[in-house]
Amino acid sequence: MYEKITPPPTGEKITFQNGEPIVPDNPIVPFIRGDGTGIDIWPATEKVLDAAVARAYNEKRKISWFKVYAGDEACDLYGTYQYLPQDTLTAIKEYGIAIKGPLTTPVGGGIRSLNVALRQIFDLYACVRPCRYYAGTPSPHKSPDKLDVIVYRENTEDIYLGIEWKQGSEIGERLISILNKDLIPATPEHGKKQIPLDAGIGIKPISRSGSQRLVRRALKHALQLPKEKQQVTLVHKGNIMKYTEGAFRDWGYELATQEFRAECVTERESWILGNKEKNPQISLEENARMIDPGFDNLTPEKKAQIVKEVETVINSIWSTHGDGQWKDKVMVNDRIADSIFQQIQTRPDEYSILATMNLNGDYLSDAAAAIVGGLGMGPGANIGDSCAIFEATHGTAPKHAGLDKINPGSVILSGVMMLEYMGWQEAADLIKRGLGASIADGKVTYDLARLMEPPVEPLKCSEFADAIIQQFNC
Ligand SMILES: NC(=O)C1=CN([C@@H]2O[C@H](COP(=O)(O)OP(=O)(O)OC[C@H]3O[C@@H](n4cnc5c(N)ncnc54)[C@H](OP(=O)(O)O)[C@@H]3O)[C@@H](O)[C@H]2O)C=CC1
Ligand SMILES: O=C(O)CCC(=O)C(=O)O
Ligand SMILES: [Mg+2]
Repeated sequence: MYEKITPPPTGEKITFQNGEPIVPDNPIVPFIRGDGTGIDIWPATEKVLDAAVARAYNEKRKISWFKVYAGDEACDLYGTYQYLPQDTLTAIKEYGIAIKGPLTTPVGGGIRSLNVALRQIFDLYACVRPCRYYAGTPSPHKSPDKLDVIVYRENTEDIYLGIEWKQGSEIGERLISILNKDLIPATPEHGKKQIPLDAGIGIKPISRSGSQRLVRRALKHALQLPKEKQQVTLVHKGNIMKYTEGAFRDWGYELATQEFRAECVTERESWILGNKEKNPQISLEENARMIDPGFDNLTPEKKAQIVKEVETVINSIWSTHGDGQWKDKVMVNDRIADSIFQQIQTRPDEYSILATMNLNGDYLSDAAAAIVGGLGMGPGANIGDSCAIFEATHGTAPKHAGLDKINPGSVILSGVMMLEYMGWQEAADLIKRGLGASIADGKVTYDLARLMEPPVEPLKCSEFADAIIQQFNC
């Protein structure tokens, strides 16, 4: 079955039922070490996860690690350009849950991202990246403790589908010519626009099905959170990209108000209901004027449309959501992408789950991780309906590779997410407590040490792992 790898002699497979993993006490879990600093981070992570599981379950549970290959290590074993061997794909498919270190992607030319390929091959459509603050972590931000968000990033489409043509390529030039001569002139809203003949071209597909399955997962997650965090914000640049990013917003609201009608309220609905609660006699038109500040300057058709919206909301959900009942529902709102970057800094405590398309989520998860202490503290999970791969938000950080220096925190915390996904909460909690206590003691790697006041002597990557494990006994 495998060409060059052998599964561990003991252990059982994780299976999936209705999208949920069924985990034996001794599961086999494939891992990819990763390129660059993967060589430092992975051993530290494995040590912490093993120690936590042994301690939490008195040796009754144990992960049997199955080493599989991708990136540079794969080429060393399987040969030139064998960056993602079939063995690795077979193992992840067979065992269902895997964890990985970062993999290199060259800029401009060369191979396309192996990280993105894994997400697409296994249809891991939700990239879940929590950004929360551990007490004592130094941060460039004044009140990092106020940020506690989870980026829910669509993980399979958008420009990451990688359908693009190089400037000057034959097909690229043909496509530009067809667009300029036929398709753009045939679309009145595009007027006389033309694409420069020396442009590269990329395609940005955003589908209704892809958007809605992501938002569905985000809403289900929101329902598990404490009441005050039950909110999903749809992040988009729909003012500019109306039929891709704008459609993502519209499909998100559509899904929320159709599939989660009893459990959710949209921000606009909450304004309409709130206006009527404050003034039970308010007319539909006055209510419409209050939710749309530019109402009086609108065309009669647009005004009628907003009045109709108010009427529909009152008629359809007043009995279930009115009189303040909406305050107990999941709030679904939306924010324009550039604005959310400043909002998570200026009003961090107003946000919870940020549902995004692929590119926005990529940017936003690095930015949010920076607020709570940097990329060394940014874990992540790629989740589908029958497979999950856990990995940090950051990349290979090549300048630090092999120095036993880098912060393993984000891959360790990705391991925590994996344990939680497996239902091994006790082991996950042990690590979170250990990591938090180590940081609070000032026992940290260089990235956090350099920001601490007064400065502290940094631990090595491996020493940080040991410091976390030592806390298990406290
Ligand atoms: N999922 C994946 O596997 C990903 C892979 N990549 C790939 O990684 C490669 C390198 O990307 P690059 O743009 O340099 O981004 P990286 O995220 O790898 O690193 C950028 C900088 O972030 C900081 N950083 C990253 N990881 C850590 C950590 N664990 N602890 C502390 N600080 C950290 C370091 O800053 P400083 O030096 O200031 O301390 C580092 O130099 C590229 O090929 C890229 O495509 C990128 C993202 C995700
Ligand atoms: O695949 C890559 O090289 C980069 C991916 C990335 O930045 C991410 O997933 O956050
Ligand atoms: Mg990224």
